[in-house]
Amino acid sequence: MSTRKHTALPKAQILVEALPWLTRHHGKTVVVKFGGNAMINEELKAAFAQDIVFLRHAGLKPVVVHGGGPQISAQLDRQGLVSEFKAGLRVTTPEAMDVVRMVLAGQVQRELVGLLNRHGPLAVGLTGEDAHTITATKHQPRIEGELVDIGRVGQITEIDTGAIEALLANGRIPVVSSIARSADDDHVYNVNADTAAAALAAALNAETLMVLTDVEGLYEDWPRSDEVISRLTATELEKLLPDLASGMVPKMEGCLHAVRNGVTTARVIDGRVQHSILLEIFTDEGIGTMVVPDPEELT
Ligand SMILES: Nc1ncnc2c1ncn2[C@@H]1O[C@H](COP(=O)(O)OP(=O)(O)O)[C@@H](O)[C@H]1O
Ligand SMILES: CC(=O)N[C@@H](CCC(=O)OP(=O)(O)O)C(=O)O
Repeated sequence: MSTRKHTALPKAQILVEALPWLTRHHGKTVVVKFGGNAMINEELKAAFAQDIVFLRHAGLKPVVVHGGGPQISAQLDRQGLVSEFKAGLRVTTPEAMDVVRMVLAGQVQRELVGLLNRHGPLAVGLTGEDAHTITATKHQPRIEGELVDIGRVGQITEIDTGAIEALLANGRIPVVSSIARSADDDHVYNVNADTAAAALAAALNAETLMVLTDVEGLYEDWPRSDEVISRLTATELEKLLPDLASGMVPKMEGCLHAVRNGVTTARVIDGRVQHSILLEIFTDEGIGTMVVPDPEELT
């Protein structure tokens, strides 16, 4: 009996330590972006689902936005279609758009919904097309000053949070694929999942945007060093943006957009670490990079 008591004590301590965080985050919306590169094995995906369900049962309102870049590339390859990125975005022909939609909405989203729903009837999948959640126009980035055509890639113009808010009010966990519709409903657009997550976090007035990826956070002098920047303000981040490389650009631009539009913290964390979401939300030991608004934006 005494041994049993003794071994159970640390568990109780862990729960009690989480109490201030449980109080702080109760009722708050957290948008979590799960990237294709962090979905590397079954254990990690299952642990991700456990963390999200835990947040929901702890009284938070998690919204999942997922990527699937590597999965899309693999499918394009299988179908003999070329996979090319310009300005960090996939050049998306109409044929490639069919593949993007099939992989994101038909495979990756279904898998995440399935994993979450092992814990109860919680997750509901949707894409930005549903209930006009994400509307976009054609995005034409500039490369060396020239506008380039990268096909069906969307730039978000409007977010309608109605469907997501109704699901949250109903106790569900929305799982959103980063596909948008055009305002005239004539076609669909491929949107980078980091960008979609950040836009949703801002529109939902989320407390936190959490971006899971396959590195520890934002490295200070990548690829020369792997020193993680643990905390930076919006202005500090803005100064770093021009020097950032490919994959980090939409993540950090997204974090900046989020904290400049009402989100209290935007974090980039290592999705390869099991239960990284719980570590980040319920403990002192923030494990990745945290972006906060400038001090004057808080007043
Ligand atoms: N400053 C930086 N710090 C960390 N990673 C960086 C940085 N600049 C570029 N990267 C690259 O960005 C990648 C993450 O982006 P990406 O491959 O798009 O991931 P995801 O699929 O999770 O969205 C990292 O694996 C790394 O190679
Ligand atoms: C326009 C654009 O590049 N869209 C991305 C959408 C998926 C995504 O962003 O997935 P990750 O988060 O896993 O990178 C793509 O086609 O790969």
